[in-house]
Amino acid sequence: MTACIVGWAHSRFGKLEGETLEGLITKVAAEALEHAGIGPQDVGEIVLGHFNAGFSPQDFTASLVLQTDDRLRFKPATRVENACATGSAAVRQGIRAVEVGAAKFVLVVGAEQMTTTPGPQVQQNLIRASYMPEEGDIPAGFAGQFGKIAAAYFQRHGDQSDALAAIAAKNHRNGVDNPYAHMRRDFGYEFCRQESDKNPFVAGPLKRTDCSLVSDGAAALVLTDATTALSMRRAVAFRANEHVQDFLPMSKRDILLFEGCEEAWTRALKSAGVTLDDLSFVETHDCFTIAELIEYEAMGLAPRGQGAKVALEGQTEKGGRLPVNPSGGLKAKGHPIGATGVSMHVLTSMQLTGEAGGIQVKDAKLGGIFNMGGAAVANYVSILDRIR
Ligand SMILES: CC(=O)SCCNC(=O)CCNC(=O)[C@H](O)C(C)(C)COP(=O)(O)OP(=O)(O)OC[C@H]1O[C@@H](n2cnc3c(N)ncnc32)[C@H](O)[C@@H]1OP(=O)(O)O
Repeated sequence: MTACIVGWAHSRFGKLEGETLEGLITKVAAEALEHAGIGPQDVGEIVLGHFNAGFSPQDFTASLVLQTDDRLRFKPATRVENACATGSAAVRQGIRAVEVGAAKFVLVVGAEQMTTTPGPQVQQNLIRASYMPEEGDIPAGFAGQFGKIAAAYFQRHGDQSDALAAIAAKNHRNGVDNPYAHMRRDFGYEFCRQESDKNPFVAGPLKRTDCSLVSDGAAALVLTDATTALSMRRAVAFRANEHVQDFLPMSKRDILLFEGCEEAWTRALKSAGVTLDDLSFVETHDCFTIAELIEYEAMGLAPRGQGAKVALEGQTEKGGRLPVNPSGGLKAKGHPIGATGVSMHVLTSMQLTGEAGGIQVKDAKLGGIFNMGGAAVANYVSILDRIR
């Protein structure tokens, strides 16, 4: 049974002063139900993606979704977590509930509140999603981890600073037109390329503009089966949804290959019966610019070691061969961990239904999504197709 997205909601991402985790969750949940044209009583299952790891004193958060409306009381609700791919883990859990016929309508919510946590503690919380015995002491948290990956990539394939700056500049430029984005500033290539007081090195060869943002935010969507979806206002179908989990320690893998990402894309394209060239755009996990560069290679846009060419030739710009991160990506849109994967599915659905406003990719027909937890540990690929 094919699962479909039939409604959604997205909060603004950023430093949301005066907002609470509970407020974010209940707001997007209510808006997604309204967008789908169903009531709380129609929901058969609830899945919440929430990473936490110390960002909120409140754990055990699935029941917070019930506070959206009294009619959600007694509905099955579960929180799922898979590091920075937590949102896609929640989406996949929801798809499963639809596929086995456990629920006609599933409400999937992703949320995180990160900016109330002081800087050094943010890094300590995030690094818990790495292999602690070997990687827990890396300075600068996940930026440190990806800084090591970038340095190793530079050693194997040469200095990639130009390509990383091109990726950062592209995503910041795209983010300007996204009303949900945390940062809507077009920094330009030169600013991203040059070290400066405003753009210092953070870890290894990665500067501040090579890093995703620390954000608050939430997104939600409603899933149902294809038959029901065809009778609703809008329907975006999962042509494919794949999950590939890899070993946690980086030492057990060639970390420059992102093999889990490659495997997830291979499986998804095969199961959808399409090639990369059939996709209109991709939302990919640019937690750091080096990740987007390696993902170009893992998804098959460039041979190994040649991802830079894709960036420098503008192939992934909005009007290019395959637009990547038209939303601005994690780089400009922001990265509230539990919300990110859900947000990617929401924004892709908006693109396919022509509801993406300023970030609309012209004639978008088929959208790809790659959401990643850790350094290519949790790998989720979805291929979405509008059917109504
Ligand atoms: C698999 C995964 O997904 S792992 C990814 C998990 N997420 C992360 O690791 C988050 C990575 N990012 C970060 O940790 C932080 O954004 C950092 C370390 C890069 C920067 O943080 P800080 O140095 O504390 O910056 P601070 O918050 O003080 O802001 C200073 C300025 O830089 C800007 N800024 C902060 N972060 C960024 C960023 N990532 N990109 C661009 N500008 C930024 C701020 O807006 C501010 O600008 P202003 O002076 O004009 O007001």
